[in-house]
Amino acid sequence: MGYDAGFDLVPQLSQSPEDKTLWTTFISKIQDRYSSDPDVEFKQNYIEWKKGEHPLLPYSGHKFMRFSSKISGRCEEVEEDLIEVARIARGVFGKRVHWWSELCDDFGVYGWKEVNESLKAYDEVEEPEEQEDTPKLFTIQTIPNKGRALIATQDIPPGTRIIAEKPLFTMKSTVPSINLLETPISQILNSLPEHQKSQYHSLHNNYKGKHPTVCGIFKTNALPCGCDSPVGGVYLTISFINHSCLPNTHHSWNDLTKRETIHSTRLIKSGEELTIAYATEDPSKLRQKKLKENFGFTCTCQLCSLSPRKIKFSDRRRGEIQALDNSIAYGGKILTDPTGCLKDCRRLVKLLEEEYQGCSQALEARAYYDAFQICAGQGDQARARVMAERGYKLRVCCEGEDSESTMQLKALIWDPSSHRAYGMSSMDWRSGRDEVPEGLEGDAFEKWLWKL
Ligand SMILES: C[S@@+](CC[C@H](N)C(=O)[O-])C[C@H]1O[C@@H](n2cnc3c(N)ncnc32)[C@H](O)[C@@H]1O
Repeated sequence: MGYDAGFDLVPQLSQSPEDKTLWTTFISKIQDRYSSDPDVEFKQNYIEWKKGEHPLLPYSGHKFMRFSSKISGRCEEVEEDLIEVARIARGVFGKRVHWWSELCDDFGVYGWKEVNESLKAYDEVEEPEEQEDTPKLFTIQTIPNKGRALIATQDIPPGTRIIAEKPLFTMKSTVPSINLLETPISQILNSLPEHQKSQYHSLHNNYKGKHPTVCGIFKTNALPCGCDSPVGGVYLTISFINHSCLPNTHHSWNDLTKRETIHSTRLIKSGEELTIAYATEDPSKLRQKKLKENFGFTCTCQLCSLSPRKIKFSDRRRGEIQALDNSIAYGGKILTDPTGCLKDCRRLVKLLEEEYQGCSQALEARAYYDAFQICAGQGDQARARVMAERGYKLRVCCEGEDSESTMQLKALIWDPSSHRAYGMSSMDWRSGRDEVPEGLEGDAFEKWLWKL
C-alpha cells in the first residue's frame, strides 16, 4: 500500500542558457545540502536517493520531469527528502514546482509513461557541448618565441565569452613534492581515450628532466579551479594561451558549470593574440623572477617593454595597490575609520583602472565588493546597492552572468541588507535601498557615493 507523492517541474526546462543556469544553481544547492549525506549518491549522470523508490535528479535539467516516490512503511523516511528537495526547487524555479500527492487526489501533471521515458534518458550520453553553434573566435597558431598561441580570427568586443572549457581532468596538487602526482595523473590518463592521452602529452612541458613528464606538463599547464583552490585543472585548448602582464582576457573557474571560462576584457582586434596573466600583480622584478622560474621565459609584453622610468612608475603604483588591498582587507580600518576605508577603495579602483588600462574588471569588482561591505556594515543600503551594481557589471564582463560571484552581487543589489555584514559595525549611515539621490550626476554623484 502507501501513496505516491513528489513534485513536477512545469513546464519542463529547455536547453537555453538561462534554463541551464537555473538548473546548475539548483543542483549546486542540492550538492551543498546533501553532499555529506550517506543516503544520497552523486553518480556520473544523476543524483540518487537510496531511500523509498530511489528518486533521481539528472545533471541535465531538460531531461527532468518529476521527483517522487511511494511513501509507505519501509519507504516512509523518503518523505522528508521529497519535501526538502521540493523546497529547494521552489527557491530556484518558483511556481514551476508543482507539488502533488495521491493522498489529496492530485496525481501530478505528467503521465507515468512520459515520466518513465524521461527517467530512461538520464543515462543517455549527450553530444559534447564544446561544439557549440557559434563559430570559434580564434585559431591555434605557432608564433615566434612563444610556441603555440591562440589568435583572434575576428574583432572580439569586451565582455565576450570566448571559451568555456571542461577540464581534461582535475587534481588536488597540495603535495610536498609535485613528483608524488605521477601515479594519480598516470592512472587518470590511462582511463582516457588514446587521442586525449596523446593530446595531454603534446602540451608544453617546462620542467623537462626536472620532474616526471606527466608532472611537468601538469605544473606548466594546470590552472586553479577557483581563487586559491588547491585543485588544478588541465585544458586542451586553454593551455595554449600565453601570458601577458597586461592581458586582454580574464580566466576564471565557474563552479556551477564546472568549466574554466575566458572572457575578453577589452576589444581584441582580429589577428591579435589572446593572453591571460600567469603571474600575480607583483612589481616587475618579482613578476619576471616567477615567470622565469615557473614557466621558463622572460616576459617581453607591452608592460615589460616600457622604458625603465615607466616601469618604475608602474612598480610604484602596483606597490600602492597591494598596500591598499591589504589594509582594506586586514587593517581593521573598516571598523575604526569606515569613511577613510571607503576613500581607500575609491583610490584602489582609480589605481587599478590606470595600471591595467581599464582591463582589470575582476580586481575592480573586488574593490567594489569591499566598498559594499563597508557601506552595508554601517547600515547604508543605498550606497551598498550602487557598489553592488558596479561590481556586478564588472563581473558580468569578465565572468558572465552565470558565475557565482556575479549572481551573489545581483542578489545583493536587490537586498543589500541580506549580507552578513549588514549593520555589523553600526547603523550610523543608515539608509534605505531606494534612497540613492536622484538628479546627481558625474562628480556630484561620486562625491555622494564615496562620502567625499
Ligand atoms: C601554458 S603554455 C602556453 C602554450 C605554449 N606556448 C605552447 O606552445 O604550448 C606555457 C608556456 O608557453 C610559453 N609562454 C607563455 N607565455 C609566454 C610569453 N609571454 N613569452 C614567451 N613564452 C611564453 C612558455 O614556454 C611557457 O612555459
